[in-house]
Amino acid sequence: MDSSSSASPAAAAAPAAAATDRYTFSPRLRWQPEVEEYFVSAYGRDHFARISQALAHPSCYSCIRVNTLKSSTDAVMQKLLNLVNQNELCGEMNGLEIDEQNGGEQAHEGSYLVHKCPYSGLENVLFVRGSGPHVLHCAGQPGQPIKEIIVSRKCAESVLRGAQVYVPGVLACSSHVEKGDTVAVSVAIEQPVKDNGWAVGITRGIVLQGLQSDAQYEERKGLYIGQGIAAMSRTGIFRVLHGVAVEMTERAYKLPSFNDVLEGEIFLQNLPSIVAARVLDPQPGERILDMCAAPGGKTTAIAILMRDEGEIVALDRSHNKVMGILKLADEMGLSCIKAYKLDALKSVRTTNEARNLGVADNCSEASVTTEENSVSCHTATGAKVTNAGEDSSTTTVMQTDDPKPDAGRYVSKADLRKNLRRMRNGTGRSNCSGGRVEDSKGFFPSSFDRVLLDAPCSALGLRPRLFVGEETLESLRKNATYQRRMFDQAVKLVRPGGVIVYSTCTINPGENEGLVRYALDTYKFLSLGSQCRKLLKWSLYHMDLLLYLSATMTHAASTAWCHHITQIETLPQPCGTLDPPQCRTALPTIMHLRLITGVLPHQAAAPL
Ligand SMILES: C[S@@+](CC[C@H](N)C(=O)[O-])C[C@H]1O[C@@H](n2cnc3c(N)ncnc32)[C@H](O)[C@@H]1O
Repeated sequence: MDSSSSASPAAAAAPAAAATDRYTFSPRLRWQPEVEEYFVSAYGRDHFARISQALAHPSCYSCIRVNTLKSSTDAVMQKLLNLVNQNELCGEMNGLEIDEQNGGEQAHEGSYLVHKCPYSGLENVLFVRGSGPHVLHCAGQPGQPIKEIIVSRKCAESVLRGAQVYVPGVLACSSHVEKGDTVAVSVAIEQPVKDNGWAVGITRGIVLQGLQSDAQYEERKGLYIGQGIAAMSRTGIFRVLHGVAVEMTERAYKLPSFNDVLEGEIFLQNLPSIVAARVLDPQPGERILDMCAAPGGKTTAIAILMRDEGEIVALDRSHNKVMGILKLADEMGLSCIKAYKLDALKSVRTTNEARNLGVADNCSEASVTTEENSVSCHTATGAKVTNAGEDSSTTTVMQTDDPKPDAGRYVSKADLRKNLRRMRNGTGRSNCSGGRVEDSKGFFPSSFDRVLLDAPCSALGLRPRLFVGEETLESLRKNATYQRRMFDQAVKLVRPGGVIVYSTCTINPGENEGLVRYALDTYKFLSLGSQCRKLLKWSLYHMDLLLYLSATMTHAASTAWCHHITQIETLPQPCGTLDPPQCRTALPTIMHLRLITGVLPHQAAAPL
């Protein structure tokens, strides 16, 4: 495979001659026809075609947020440059193609690869440049078919972002693959099946012959993500539960891997997410609610903006994800974050009990302590989770003060299956299994100065995404309904004069502008607030292709009506329908709705 030729991201859209080759990466997203029509009517056919094309490719930049409480942007930049120069960041950055404008020689010094975000307000952001798509030329031994590995879609999406191929992601492999063999790596994408559904149609472990009779042979054309060296034999790959199966040597996209790099000092985060925290504009000493917080990217960004002074209540409904937030906060040395397990739909407390500080009666504060290379999560019940050493995710040990904690405990088949899955896949960074986190009973109205609602959504703005067929108009509608119910809670929890920021990572107008419409129609005391125009431009620029729309609300009585109002007012009526807006100028991949409240009705005062 020759990686010496590369194309610019823009070139990815062009039907290059190489796209006719089998070993290329030229994916096309397949939408449900009704969903495609809906987006086409929202964005226009050409624009949506470009969006769809871009979604299937990774961004050519990695964006890094520096933990300025632990280090400085300059110091981190220097460390990254050193790592680049020593090839520690990512061996595959070697031979990176640099466009002529910028001069290839700079790449070797790393100065072109790592650069500072040039905009005020985002001084703690660094960009690390990748490259692609690269043309792949795979060749086997003369007279022999190329040895191949097929990976799952999720695995491929990670590989496109710089990861290696791990055992659980491998679906199929050629016969006689031995450790050290060169293998071409392709991805199996769900295909339409008879009953209107989608299926991968590959049984894990099947043998590939390199023939047209192989599983998805035709469909995998144009879905080759690179080539690598098998780190174990075919037998090993399908016998063990975890570990690296293929070390990628050549990739369709070359992006640096930040695995275990400068832990606690940096956080890999998409620019719009960093902007979301900035738009919230948290101040030291304030009380902030992050309603859907895991894995904690925005929570930690907010904490750093507050210089770790004040309180951030971080909620998530998943126990393990809450453990992950605590672990991340500990890693970053942040103590103002209190994380609780709570369904955000029940976050408003309605009883007349003494004012709640967010801690359930039966639990005291959870603490996370780091001892050298180990992280321990303690809870009031005496449960302790210890993750020791590098392989912590698979060697989690749970201890408890109860001498016979599990005596007579029924373990369901579902639990057994879950544990097996965990053993196979590892727990992942945000998954700290075992231990207990605190539940919360919710919070009284007007408890927070600012609320971030980074809502669960259809995530149709996240890249790369190789399959979207599961989304239907019905599922998109359900998301919008769910988000509105959450928003209703957010409105009650923010204090008068406070701020709500709403964000998603989807291109679905029903979940973005539709929510804005709903907010303005339902809560007359809310209004769009001003927001730094520059922030929008920066995000637009760095999303590579996807445009970024941010709506900010301010108090109706304020003079600071912003330019977005007109745009918002062009939304269709009534709100809550999936009808696309007639007048659209931008594609939101993340939408921030910053609302500043007036006097809330539940405070029995007349709305302004
Ligand atoms: C978009 S992610 C949040 C990302 C996070 N804000 C960050 O920047 O790292 C949405 C999160 O909402 C959580 N979630 C979904 N439904 C929820 C609910 N009803 N209550 C609380 N959390 C919920 C999911 O577990 C998921 O972690």
